[in-house]
Amino acid sequence: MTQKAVAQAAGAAPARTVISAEGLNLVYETNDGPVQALKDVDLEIGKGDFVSFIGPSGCGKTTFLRVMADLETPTSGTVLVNGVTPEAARKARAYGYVFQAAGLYPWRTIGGNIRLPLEIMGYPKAEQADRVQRVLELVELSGFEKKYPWQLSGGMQQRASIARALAFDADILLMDEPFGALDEIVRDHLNEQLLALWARTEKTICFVTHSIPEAVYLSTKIVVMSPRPGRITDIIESPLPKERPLEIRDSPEFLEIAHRVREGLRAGHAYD
Ligand SMILES: Nc1ncnc2c1ncn2[C@@H]1O[C@H](COP(=O)(O)OP(=O)(O)OP(=O)(O)O)[C@@H](O)[C@H]1O
Repeated sequence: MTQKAVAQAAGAAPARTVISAEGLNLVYETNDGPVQALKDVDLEIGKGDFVSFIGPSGCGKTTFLRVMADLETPTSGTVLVNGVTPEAARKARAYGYVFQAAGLYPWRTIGGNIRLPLEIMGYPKAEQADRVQRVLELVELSGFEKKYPWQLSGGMQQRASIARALAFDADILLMDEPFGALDEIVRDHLNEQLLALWARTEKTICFVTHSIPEAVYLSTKIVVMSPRPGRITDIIESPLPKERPLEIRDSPEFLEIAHRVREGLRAGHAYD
């Protein structure tokens, strides 16, 4: 019985599928020959899921996110985002994308950075201002609109870049290791804030990370990947409640999931 059929048999309402990948392969042609970045990837992501992708460097996490965002074209297989191709989803502004580095323009204020994509899209001035205020509030940066990126800490800059991705109010947020460069205390705080934002907005989030605790703390679903070729080795549905204080990381349930993720990573690791 498939996972979906089990959920239905148990009487649970099936979540609407927001992203689905079937038989996805992506091969990069390089000077050293072909590199299979994704092999036979099948995945379903439901509305409101928080999905983490975890795996060693080179296992295709970023590539998968880029395929969803229509920044890479798969060699074979299908991907649907909101039921349409990634290209159609991109044109419909179905997602916001947060990169590894905050990537804010230093010559623009925080407000100016968040407003930029709205300006390009031709939103009326008043609506631009409204949206900037709203997303600044969501990431707890109200009052920092007129500051320049260099006047903010690394964590605040990353929050500003999340705000920029939220400005379109897309239902899907694609986040490529957004907190990787931050120290652990700041990261903990941002993890808490991101969970609160997710709970408030009910967005579907795809989140790339190298950190097992981060993946387990944040996710409803953890996708474990392994490299050469990049493939999914385990998909873990988290039994943790939606409400998650940081202390949950000491609970037996949390440690059990972390253990399963670690086992999955170990099984897929070549140690070369
Ligand atoms: N544009 C490209 N051209 C050629 N090869 C690429 C390209 N982008 C990625 N690759 C290769 O594809 C594989 C998957 O890369 P990808 O960046 O998706 O992995 P990742 O899991 O996100 O890694 P990391 O954790 O280091 O960010 C790697 O072997 C990488 O070298």
